[in-house]
Amino acid sequence: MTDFLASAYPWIKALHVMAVISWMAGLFYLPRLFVYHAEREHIGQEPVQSFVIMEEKLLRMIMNPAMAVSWAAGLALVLTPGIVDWTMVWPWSKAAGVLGMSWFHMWLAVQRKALLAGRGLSGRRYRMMNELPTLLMLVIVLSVIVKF
Ligand code: HEM
Repeated sequence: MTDFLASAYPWIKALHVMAVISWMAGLFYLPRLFVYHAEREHIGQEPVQSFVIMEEKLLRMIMNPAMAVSWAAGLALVLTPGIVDWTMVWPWSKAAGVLGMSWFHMWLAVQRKALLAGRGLSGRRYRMMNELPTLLMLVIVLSVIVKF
């Protein structure tokens, strides 16, 4: 198994980066949709239904599978011999960033349902939360590239 992981390393890493790009695209875009959705809802404009469909498709068809593949390929990289040195700081800061990113994904899923039920937050709150994935991305990418 470890032999297979070692020989497949560049392919698994390529899959990981592709999945992460798709996941991040959704993590950046879905809260923007929530901002516009929440602001339209307050003025009672009609096109809210299109937001509902876009939000559901983005979460179910892109973000959920992309998160699953990011995790599966990421864990395969963790198990690859010689890749992660747990005595260093970077694997821990990366893990913290990734757990934060996964929490944010779950929070977005809960907010999608809240908006659907008319219990969503204000556009301003969604705008503020939109900064979180940017900060987490900074921590994750610096961890995995600089490897402090
Ligand atoms: C979902 C859970 C995740 C796990 C378990 C995980 C784990 C890993 C591991 C072990 C590596 C290999 C490091 C190496 O080859 O030296 C890696 C590479 C990488 N990860 Fe993740 N990762 C996860 C999520 C993410 C996320 C969310 C991002 C981006 C925001 C990300 C960005 C990257 C990048 C850019 C690389 C390639 C770095 C290089 O060139 O070596 N990962 N990941």
